[in-house]
Amino acid sequence: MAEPEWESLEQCLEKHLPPAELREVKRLLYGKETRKLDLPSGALESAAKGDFELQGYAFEAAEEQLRAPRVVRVGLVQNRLPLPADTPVAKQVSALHRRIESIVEVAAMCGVNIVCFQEAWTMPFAFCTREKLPWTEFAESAEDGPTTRFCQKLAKKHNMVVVSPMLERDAAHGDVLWNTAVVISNSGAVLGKSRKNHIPRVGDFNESTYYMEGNLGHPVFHTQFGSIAVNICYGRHHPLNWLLYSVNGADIIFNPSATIGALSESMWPIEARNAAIANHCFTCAINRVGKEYFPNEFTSGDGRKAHKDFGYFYGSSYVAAPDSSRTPGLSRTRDGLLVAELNLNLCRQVNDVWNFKMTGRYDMYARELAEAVKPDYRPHVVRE
Ligand SMILES: NC(=O)NCCC(=O)O
Repeated sequence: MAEPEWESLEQCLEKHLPPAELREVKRLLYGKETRKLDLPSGALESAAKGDFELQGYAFEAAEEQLRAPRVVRVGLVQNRLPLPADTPVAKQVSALHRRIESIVEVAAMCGVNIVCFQEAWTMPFAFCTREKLPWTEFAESAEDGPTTRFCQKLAKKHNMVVVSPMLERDAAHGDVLWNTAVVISNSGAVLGKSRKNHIPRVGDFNESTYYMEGNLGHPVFHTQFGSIAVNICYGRHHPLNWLLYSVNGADIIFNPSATIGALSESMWPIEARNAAIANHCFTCAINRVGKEYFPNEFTSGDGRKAHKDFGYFYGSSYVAAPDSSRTPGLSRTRDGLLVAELNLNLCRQVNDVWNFKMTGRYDMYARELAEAVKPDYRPHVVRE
């Protein structure tokens, strides 16, 4: 059932499992239990009034003698389109700005230090259509477009780092498009940008019609609240992509996404969680919600009939920690804000126990991969 009838895995487990078994199932599916955050009543009221889900959890770390706890609150925002996809472009962007502004107000009440929105948050996920206008009109300058200026105001007002994944129009390089995340410091300054390194060619995700693979490598942004990186959507299927953000020192890797139930839902709970474990860092997986309908039919090249919708975006945003614990997901059906309190000291603590950075054979992998990508490479296979 890849559609919205089913609210969430968590709700289903709570409903059907006796408490003792539920505890064991959760131990395996979610790791060590995260503490529920006591969020301000004003924030809960505002979320209820604004018709979005608000949940909060904390990951604990052991006390250290020499380092103070490095506690940071992240906010993950998932949302549906407030207006139909065929509404004029400027109206849609403005409605999304207003929606996000109200959710970020609540994030501020909850003490969020770093907020991240979903992939291409200012627009419908129209790449399935392969049409250019009007969808390319949603593209903006990453440095000083209206959405970046809007996020700069939010960042300054709330003393919050803002990660804003959007469709970038790069005027300095021939007006080309990129799938980009802009990182804005809590001072309001644009710290920089990260581009989507892996572009899907699967199902209706026809994004390669619009933009190429990112050319900025794996930047890590040093913020007042920790070192962060952005691995955009389809990059989560690539373990080496996660690894390189971690090699550059990311404590937290955000994964703003747009993906649908029929395609990826069974992979969703595993991939970001595994990346947190493998790289001794926190990961934040964010997905959009709902169904988006487009004016013209499109085909998927799979023999199915032409259709006007992409499928169901199943939300389920969550945060995973290096010790294999994770928060429950937000629902599959509603807009939501997930607040997670992270003690970043946990990253090094788990590193010291499991030693993946020490035992990883990066030099050997680098040598063998350098050979494997050569045109005359012969796979190392031993035969009788
Ligand atoms: N937005 C995007 O890259 N989606 C591709 C499908 C997936 O990665 O689940």
